[in-house]
Amino acid sequence: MATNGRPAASVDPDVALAYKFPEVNLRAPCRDVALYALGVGACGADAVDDKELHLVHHRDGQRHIKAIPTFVSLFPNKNSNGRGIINVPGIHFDASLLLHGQQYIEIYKPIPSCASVVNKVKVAGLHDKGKATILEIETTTSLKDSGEVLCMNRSTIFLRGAGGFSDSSRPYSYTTYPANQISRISIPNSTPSAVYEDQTQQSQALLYRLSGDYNPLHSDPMVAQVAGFTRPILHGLCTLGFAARAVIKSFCHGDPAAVRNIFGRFLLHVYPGETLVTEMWVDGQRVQYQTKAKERDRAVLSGYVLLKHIPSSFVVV
Ligand SMILES: CCC/C=C/C(=O)SCCNC(=O)CCNC(=O)[C@H](O)C(C)(C)COP(=O)([O-])OP(=O)([O-])OC[C@H]1O[C@@H](n2cnc3c(N)ncnc32)[C@H](O)[C@@H]1OP(=O)([O-])[O-]
Repeated sequence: MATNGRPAASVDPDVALAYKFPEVNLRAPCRDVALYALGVGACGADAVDDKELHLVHHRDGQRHIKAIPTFVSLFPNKNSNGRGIINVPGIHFDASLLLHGQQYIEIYKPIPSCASVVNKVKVAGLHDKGKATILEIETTTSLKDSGEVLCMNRSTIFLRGAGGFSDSSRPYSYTTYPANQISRISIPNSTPSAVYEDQTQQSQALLYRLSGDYNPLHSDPMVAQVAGFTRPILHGLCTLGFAARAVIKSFCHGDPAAVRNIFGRFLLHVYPGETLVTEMWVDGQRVQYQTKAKERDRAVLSGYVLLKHIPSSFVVV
């Protein structure tokens, strides 16, 4: 049944948690790696940027384009055989109200620029927040030939209007991972170790969607309005890619292989064309960051990137 013209939402946790996702095979050709890099702004300000050209172009002697680590965040797009990451029996919601809440990525092996991979998928979390349901989907991706585990993505989906399925005095909450694995980010009051500013293009979401997320929220003005926005908004994972690039340029001399884990919480939508300012603070091996939409002076994303090592010039002794 529909309410106010919107599809009715319902959540049955037992059905959702019992669901066994099919394994998904996918191929990621080299072209996808370069297209993704352009979609998250690589070389957007300088077509010969020496810290980024290797992300989109085979230089002399370089056999492969190097993948930005957040490239692996595309792998879950193919879950449910292309019917979307959030296609889970027992969870019915108004798709126009869905927002991406968080993304957590662990990278275990160097990311090949061309690969055949296999996704194993499970529900890693389900929470009743009253006004919303939060669904966490974990996708573990292995190389098809060797079976080696390459990476894990945990995607947190915020389903507005789909909460209230449990007793409000004891709201339902389920997770399969340790509570301390994703820590809340408290942004330091101190001066950032580095600040990186980047201009998104008006066409940024139209370019990014070619990497495989065709949700019309990011391209269709009518769909965006129904969802409560004045115009199409940027994919959360596109903003995360901009933040990851800021860290890699500022702390890794442009080497994307230096990244182990990435976490981001999407705090506010971004409109294509806005300027993203990423402030970064070194905390041990972690770089904490906060990205702001400069024109609105609002934080849109915060999180951290765990690096293999921090350049000595940034180590506090
Ligand atoms: C996946 C493929 C589709 C992709 C689509 C996109 O890219 S869309 C574009 C990209 N995405 C966007 O543009 C989304 C940008 N973000 C937003 O618009 C808002 O942050 C919001 C609507 C997600 C939540 O705002 P609000 O005012 O309604 O929330 P509140 O402060 O009242 O908290 C209620 C509860 O929820 C918790 N919680 C809160 N936030 C998050 C979160 N992000 N994440 C997880 N959890 C979150 C919070 O801790 C609290 O729980 P507690 O502590 O009580 O147990």
